[in-house]
Amino acid sequence: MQFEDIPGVGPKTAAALEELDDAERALKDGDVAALSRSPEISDGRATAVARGVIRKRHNDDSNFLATRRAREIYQDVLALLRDRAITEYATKRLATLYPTASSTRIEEARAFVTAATTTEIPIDDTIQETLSGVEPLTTPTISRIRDRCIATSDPERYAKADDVFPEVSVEVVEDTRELAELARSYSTVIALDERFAGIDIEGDVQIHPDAIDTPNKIVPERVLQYFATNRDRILAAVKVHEQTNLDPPCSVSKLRDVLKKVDTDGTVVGDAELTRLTTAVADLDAAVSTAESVANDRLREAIQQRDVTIEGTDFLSLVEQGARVDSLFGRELNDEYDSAVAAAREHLIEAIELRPSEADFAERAFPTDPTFPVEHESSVISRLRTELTTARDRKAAQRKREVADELTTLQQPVQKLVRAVLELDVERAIAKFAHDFECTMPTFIDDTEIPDQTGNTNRDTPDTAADSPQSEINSSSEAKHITDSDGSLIRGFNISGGRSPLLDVEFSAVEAIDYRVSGVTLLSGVNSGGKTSTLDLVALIAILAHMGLPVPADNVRLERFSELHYYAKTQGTLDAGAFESTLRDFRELADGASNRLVLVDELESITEPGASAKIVAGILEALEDQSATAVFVSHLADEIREAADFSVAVDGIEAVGLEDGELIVNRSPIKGRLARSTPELIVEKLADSDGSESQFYHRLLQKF
Ligand SMILES: Nc1ncnc2c1ncn2[C@@H]1O[C@H](COP(=O)(O)OP(=O)(O)OP(=O)(O)O)[C@@H](O)[C@H]1O
Repeated sequence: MQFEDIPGVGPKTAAALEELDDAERALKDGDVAALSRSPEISDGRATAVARGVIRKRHNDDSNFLATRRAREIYQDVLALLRDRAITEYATKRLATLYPTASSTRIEEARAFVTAATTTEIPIDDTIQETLSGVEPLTTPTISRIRDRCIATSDPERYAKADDVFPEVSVEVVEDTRELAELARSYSTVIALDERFAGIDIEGDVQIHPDAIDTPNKIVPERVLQYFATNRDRILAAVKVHEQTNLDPPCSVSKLRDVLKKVDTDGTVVGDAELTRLTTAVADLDAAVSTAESVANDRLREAIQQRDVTIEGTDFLSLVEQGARVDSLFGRELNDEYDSAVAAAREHLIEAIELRPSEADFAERAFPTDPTFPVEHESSVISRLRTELTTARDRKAAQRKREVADELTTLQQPVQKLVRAVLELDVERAIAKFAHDFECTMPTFIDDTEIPDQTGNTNRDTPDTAADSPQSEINSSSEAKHITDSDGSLIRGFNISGGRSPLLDVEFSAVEAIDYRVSGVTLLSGVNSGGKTSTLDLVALIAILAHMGLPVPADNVRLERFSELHYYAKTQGTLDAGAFESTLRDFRELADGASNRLVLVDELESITEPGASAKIVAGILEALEDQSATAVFVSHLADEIREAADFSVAVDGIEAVGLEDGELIVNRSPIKGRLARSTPELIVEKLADSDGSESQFYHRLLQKF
């Protein structure tokens, strides 16, 4: 893959990707965690790169989130999803889901999401703890290996080997003599050239022409260390597989058995012979010293129990010729000496479990000629130590290779196994989101159903807007976009039972909203009735739907929008400069992409009411001309309609009454209804009272 072909990837990021071990795989899988392992690539950058790959795959150059408020809602969506992820991997990976206008990308994401929400993934706490122990597998750095070197006479092979084996010394040798020299300095020399095969050199020289392709055979420490370092995460992933009935890519019991053979530091354990040799080397000095004590204790006891009669001649030779007492001791206690030394040898053999082939060292470990105290033959013990150490190292190397071979065959399946669990966490987060907010999959209006700017569709469906049963449809703007005989819209959105998880109340207390908009609409309503919350809900649903995700509603049907423009309410009147730049923003709306969704909250607050009504009317006209879907929240609906050159639809969030000074609100906007304001409701309530002053309130009511 040419990394620089990915949208948004420049030479610097491309170079950083080149350095990664499995960049292609990570890019393909959207594995942000693996991409951000490069010190040059931040989490945010990695997410952008992963999205770039998806965009490239779908030829997607859309810019769905066109305004700051739209991007904020998207961040809120991501936060809701991420809150439901357990692993850091899933947290990062979820950010690769983005809203888009590309139908193929939406379909791809929907297929993934459908699989996630229909598979039986436990979303309760049962696998939460185990999942938290799963992380992407890491490749540990191996410290320098000094007992081996790699040799070749070919400079090209040298360069390759030097690259593949950073932890081993790689040497160029001209001839057999230089190879022999290396064999004297290293325990093992791995020669890469066939030409050295069959040459008689002292030492361990192995010919491996394919060493570069089988690095784990030359440096088994790599795979051993890999499994040692990743053991806990692998075992946690295995447990998740078992708890969720995932199909593991390798035998789980075999994996567990092999893992038992590697210690946490990468050493091979669990081999009886290797354990014997390792213990024998470690305990040799102690065993020899105890064996000496065994012999000396016996002899001392024998001497103490013995009455020795010295004959005159012996005594004379001791006195006259300076003969040593040893000779006398040897003659007198020969048998006792033999049995004491035999006990010492036996102790040595037993203590360090010497094999019959090694027992000869024990035989020679103590002098055969009687002497007291008995002392071991240090040269023999030293040779025994060398022998045991060599055998131990050879056995360790052999076991390393054997276990490494077993682990090498498991390396790829284990990577798959762990990745499957990490992906499961991504799916689980989505499934949990869908469950927690009682989501359903939205339906997109088929592209062929969407009319062109004159209102004609590609379908052969009669325009029934005129006699639509939806009596509340009061505007030409909306009617133009509705052609289905059942009154269902073919532009815009239709939300039934939508509940926003972004509200400042518990989700269980959120009142469901039905709202349908096609064309350009004003949304009026009482103070705190939920107008802003409704816009937030529409934006949230549009974003989720265009991410391919389920939405928090009973039923949603919507157009595949090209962009979402959501403008939040401005805080107070703008100064001239800010006002001018806001107008420029809205001018861009006048000739942007078609079929956009535009949501605007109380634009009138940017300037004085009279002027803003005219400005809003002008913007609505431009949007109407483009067949955009737009909802403008406003308290100036009447003034705006008056200023507009077409019949603008008005919806209203109404208060159904006042209770203890609190408004009772019907949160679902009513189509074709200009909602009464809060003051109007209060005046109406006062006018209804029986008192004499009600006349005054009646007069006031006339003014509304
Ligand atoms: N669907 C709902 N279910 C439950 N509570 C809601 C719902 N919609 C809004 N609310 C509550 O009403 C409060 C006010 O909502 P919101 O700010 O959207 O009203 P508004 O009409 O935009 O107000 P204003 O006229 O001040 O702009 C919210 O903070 C929330 O507590």
